[in-house]
Amino acid sequence: MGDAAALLLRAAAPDRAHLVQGLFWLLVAAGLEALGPLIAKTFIDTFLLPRRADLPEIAVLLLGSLLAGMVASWLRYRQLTRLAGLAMRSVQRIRENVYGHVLRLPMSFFDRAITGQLVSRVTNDTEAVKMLYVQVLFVMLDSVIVLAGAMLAMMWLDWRLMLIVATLVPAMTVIVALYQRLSAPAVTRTRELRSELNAQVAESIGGMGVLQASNATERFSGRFAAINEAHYRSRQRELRANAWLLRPVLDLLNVLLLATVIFVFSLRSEGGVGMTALEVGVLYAFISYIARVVEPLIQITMQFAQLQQAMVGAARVHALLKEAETPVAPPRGRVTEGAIAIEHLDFGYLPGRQVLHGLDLRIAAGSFHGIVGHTGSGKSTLLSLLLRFYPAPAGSIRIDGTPVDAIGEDHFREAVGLVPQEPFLLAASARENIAMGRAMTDEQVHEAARAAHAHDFIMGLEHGYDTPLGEGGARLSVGQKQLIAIARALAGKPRILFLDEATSHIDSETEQVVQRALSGLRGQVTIVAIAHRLSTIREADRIVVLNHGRIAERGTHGELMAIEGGLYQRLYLLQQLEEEEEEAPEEAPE
Ligand SMILES: Nc1ncnc2c1ncn2[C@@H]1O[C@H](COP(=O)(O)OP(=O)(O)OP(=O)(O)O)[C@@H](O)[C@H]1O
Repeated sequence: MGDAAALLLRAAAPDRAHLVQGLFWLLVAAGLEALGPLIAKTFIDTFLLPRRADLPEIAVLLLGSLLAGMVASWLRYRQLTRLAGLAMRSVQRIRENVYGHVLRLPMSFFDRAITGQLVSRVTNDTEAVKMLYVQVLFVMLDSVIVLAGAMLAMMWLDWRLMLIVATLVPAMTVIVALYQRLSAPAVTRTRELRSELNAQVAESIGGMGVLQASNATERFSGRFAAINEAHYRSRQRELRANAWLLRPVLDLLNVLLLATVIFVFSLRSEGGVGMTALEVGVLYAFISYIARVVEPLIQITMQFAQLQQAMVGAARVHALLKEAETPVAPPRGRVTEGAIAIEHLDFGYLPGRQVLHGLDLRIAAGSFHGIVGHTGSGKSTLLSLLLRFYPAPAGSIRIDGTPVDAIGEDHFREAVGLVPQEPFLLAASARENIAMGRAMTDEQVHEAARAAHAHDFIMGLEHGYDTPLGEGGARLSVGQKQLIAIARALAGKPRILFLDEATSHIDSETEQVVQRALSGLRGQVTIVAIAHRLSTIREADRIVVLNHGRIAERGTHGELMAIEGGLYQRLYLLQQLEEEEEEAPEEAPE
């Protein structure tokens, strides 16, 4: 609750002055509205019962009542729409904050995060916060103000009777507390289940090919239906608490209260003092005020159901916002040449489970280094550290003499390019996919595409660089996607280019294109390529062989092949054998 309130207050802070103004005018409106029954009471007591027909005075009274009502309605309408506008602006800020925050979270967060659930937080949960603002808080606020106005007017008329009516407030508090206790677990569970639904949809769409190929669609439908059913049941539980507790109980209280007030009046008249003219007016005013008190109370309690949901949503958003962002390095050093020095690098993702053990490696500026090794030997981990996706121990990685964590973020990302294993393409044109939002001329985009040997095939597409590539680049072959990813990395004119198994999914012909592209960059850009396919890095200046997180061998292809029984030699021969088998399956013995 406190967290959610803090989140809302922070988001509303820039509009504080407007909010205070809005509240002031709402108070004025409530005051004017509270005048209605008072005017009616004056009319009954002064003119109706004594049968005084003072027309000008009556006209003034009626006109005053009409005017007060109209001004109050106008003020309320104006202020509520204005406050709703401010509320939506606050939610807009929250959503932008959450998205921006997610973009700055360290990669270790995404090891744990589930995409669909995360999307649910950025969209559904912030939507719930909007509900909190727009519907709940303002309806509640308005109701509280109207309630306070009516209470004050009643106190002025007859404070003892007012106290009877005021018993409604603690009664309502008890009901709401009971409701909260009963429904809170269901509300939290509903939101969790909703985010699970999102997660499953996102996951299934992402892996549709595998899902259909492994004939898992039925099973997935079944799983989805089970979560959906649980969601329905959880919602039912919420609604039941709502249906039983809120409105009916309050309606009952309303009737009881009216009966009590009328009973007290009858007691007074039976007590010898006949019901005076004054009391009839007061009775009328009280009956109107009771209706005015009950309605906001009903509104407030009804809103509690929504409030509950919104608070849970806000707490989830708040928890996400509390995740620590990647620390931003003070921009001290710069990448100038692109020389990398790794010294005594130890690293593990989890305490007590070391993945890299005391690596020492110098990569000269402009050189081409290949990194190979068995699955799980730590290649991707090394790359993640070089890319600052995870923090390396202080001083263990330096670029051009500067510790890697001391280089300013923007400069670092400009100077370092990455071609990932799975090319990530946007549902946009080839040009947009290469430029990635950077301000680039056509010539710069073409130049990068030429360097990546992607220009020719892009020109062959229907609309050249303007051809939409479909979601995830669905209209391209894997090799073509990879060439676009290389062009994108080169377009930033990096000093260092990292390739993470960029050739493992492409055919030999495209691989040769990639090899030519890499050769063309020799001497200009430092290249570090993890390669499963050894032919990609055959021409590298140096190949580093990792084994269980340690450097086992290093040297050129020729040098490593010369180590009899060496790890590289064995990997290479094994791969050659596999390739030969793949090329000649028909020669298999019958
Ligand atoms: N995000 C992570 N959290 C925890 N442990 C991890 C994480 N990523 C990798 N590991 C562990 O670190 C070790 C090295 O993994 P890494 O991915 O670096 O190997 P790799 O040589 O790149 O393997 P591959 O060729 O299969 O990609 C493995 O034991 C792996 O289980």
